[in-house]
Amino acid sequence: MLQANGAEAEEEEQAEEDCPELVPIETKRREEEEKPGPGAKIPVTIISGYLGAGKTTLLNYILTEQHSKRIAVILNEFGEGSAVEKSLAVSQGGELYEEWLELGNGCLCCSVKDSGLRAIENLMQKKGKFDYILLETTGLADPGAVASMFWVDAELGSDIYLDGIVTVVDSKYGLKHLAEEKAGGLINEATRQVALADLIIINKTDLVPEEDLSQLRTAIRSINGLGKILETQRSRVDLSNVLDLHAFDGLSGISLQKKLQYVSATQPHLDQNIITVTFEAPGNAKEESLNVFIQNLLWEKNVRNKDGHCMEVIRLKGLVSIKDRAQQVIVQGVHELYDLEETPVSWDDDAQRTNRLVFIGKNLDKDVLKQLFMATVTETGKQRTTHSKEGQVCP
Ligand SMILES: Nc1nc2c(ncn2[C@@H]2O[C@H](COP(=O)(O)OP(=O)(O)OP(=O)(O)O)[C@@H](O)[C@H]2O)c(=O)[nH]1
Ligand SMILES: [Zn+2]
Repeated sequence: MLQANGAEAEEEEQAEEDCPELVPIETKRREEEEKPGPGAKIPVTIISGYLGAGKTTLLNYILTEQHSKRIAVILNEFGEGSAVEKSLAVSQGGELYEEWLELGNGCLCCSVKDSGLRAIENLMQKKGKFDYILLETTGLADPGAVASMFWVDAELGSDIYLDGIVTVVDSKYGLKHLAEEKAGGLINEATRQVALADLIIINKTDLVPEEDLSQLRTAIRSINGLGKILETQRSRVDLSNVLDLHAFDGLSGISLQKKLQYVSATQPHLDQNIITVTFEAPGNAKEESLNVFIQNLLWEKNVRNKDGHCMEVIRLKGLVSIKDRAQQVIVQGVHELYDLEETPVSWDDDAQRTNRLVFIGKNLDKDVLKQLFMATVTETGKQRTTHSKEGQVCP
């Protein structure tokens, strides 16, 4: 919780007064031309990446590049002291308007959620003055935790939607960060960030020879067989690769269908044992059974690989066929959260319906997953519906 004392409240008021007028005349005209409907949702792109990888450089680049968007930025940086100043800027056509928001100190693991939410709630009070949000997480953040808050907060969910997760990787230190071992065999931060990314930007390519770059590329691909990988200097990237990805909604159904056909299953690398697994399976799933399948993996975490190790899914994506539904359904999962959403794409009447699923995570075994999924779809296998965690949950 953020504790607002008198002084802070005053400062806030002051900041409010000092705040420059955010909507210049040209923008008003533009607003009148293409006013978004009252229910129009604002996309949020999460920019993650290890300390110093080039996240802020990417933000600044996006803000100064030519685009037709009014972008609001939330920086969620580590800082000194108990109250960290974080900036919020609204940019229009390359001009930068800035004001400062005081947020609770971001201990990432525990309070980033609150402070992040608070920042966005504050921002949403200025609704209508921007049409895109970029959120830079701190270098050690798990973007999954940040992504989750857009899903769990229904009120926020009616205003904004998660468009995509972009992870910036440092060419020089990326491999080292990815290989870092954590106590208790936990997945390190850099690997999580790569695993969850819809776009991975390998930045600072000026600092390393091609050979190193190629090693890093291989390591990244071994973790995430789904995300797009780009290489940059100073995070200069074509913005169409960063914005409006629709990586988490039904709109991505069409592109996902194509994309899933080219997803590469990957081999473990760097001992982190995080890989991408993908399979196809024919048939129609009962929605209930599909939920049980997903919940066993993401909630109960009681699905083991052949060596008896529990599977840990970080990211799940897929197109599935649900019984008696004409439309393809997209499955999206991040850590423990998931949802099923109908896409605008219909199944072919005559053709066999094929489910396609992609999992990114630890200790994954394609055969085991596919078997379990098939059992779900055909309902020949035993479904585990108990919620007993004893002796089954992985640490
Ligand atoms: N050589 C080189 N330096 C870069 C490049 N991109 C960014 N930098 C520098 O790397 C440093 C870190 O960049 P930032 O954009 O602040 O990185 P960040 O990920 O936001 O860092 P934190 O927020 O501290 O985690 C800055 O000094 C940048 O100028 C690049 O392509 N090549
Ligand atoms: Zn930064």
